[in-house]
Amino acid sequence: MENKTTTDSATDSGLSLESVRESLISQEDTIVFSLIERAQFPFNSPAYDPLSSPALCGSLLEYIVKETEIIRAKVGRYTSPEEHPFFPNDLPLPHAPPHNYPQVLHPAAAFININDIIWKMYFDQFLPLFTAEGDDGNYGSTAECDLKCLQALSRRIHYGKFVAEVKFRDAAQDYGPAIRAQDKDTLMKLLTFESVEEMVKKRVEQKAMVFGQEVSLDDKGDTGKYKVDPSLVSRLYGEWVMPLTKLVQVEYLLRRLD
Ligand SMILES: C=C(O[C@@H]1C=C(C(=O)O)C=C[C@H]1O)C(=O)O
Repeated sequence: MENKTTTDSATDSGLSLESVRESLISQEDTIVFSLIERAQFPFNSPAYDPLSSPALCGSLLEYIVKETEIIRAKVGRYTSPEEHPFFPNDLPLPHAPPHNYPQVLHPAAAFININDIIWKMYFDQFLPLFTAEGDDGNYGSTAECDLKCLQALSRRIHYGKFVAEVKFRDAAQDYGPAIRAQDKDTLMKLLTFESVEEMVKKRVEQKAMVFGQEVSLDDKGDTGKYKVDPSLVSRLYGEWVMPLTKLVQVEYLLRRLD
């Protein structure tokens, strides 16, 4: 049974694989600049230690993220299908009237949130790689930068829902049997475009070089120094961002015919 979402061609809704890929390219800039901002501070481990104050549960980082998400929930940020909270439980309802976003995705999309995976990836694996060891006491600014990185990564990775919807609409006859069989491996093969992934890795590495290069006023030109190691940005996409984007696509497609 076709689901409640219209199955018109992607172009009828103005959505196409080209347009969603253009959005992903644009989001690369946000991610690279957020990493550059975070890299200005050392790791600053006290920002992640449990706070001593009983009134503030968790770490300073968790406190800033939770309180920020409460305000954002009140103004309706999470009614957008592109935004996902890291602490979704107990968020207040929007005070503002909800914006009528076009219903592009299948309703099941609302139940896909992998921010717990993104959080662990970012803090346990990636953050120690691209920040210098040390403590400069700027814990609040550090946490604010982390939040910007988390939010940009979450938006990019969950954009996989829109990519999956377009791919399904463009080739329902190919995806349908694998969805009905709940065949994750076949879905992963169908939605993977390795040539595109290679271009993404090269482009984000280039952006990290251009956006993050250390500028020197002498005539030596490119200093060869960067605020964030460009090869690390490429690795971030290759090892985490793109695989997690594909995970979101598979999770979405598995529910697409519900
Ligand atoms: C996002 C897409 O799906 C997959 C994931 C990609 C990514 O995360 O950048 C790129 C190509 C595909 O393997 C796409 O086809 O554009």
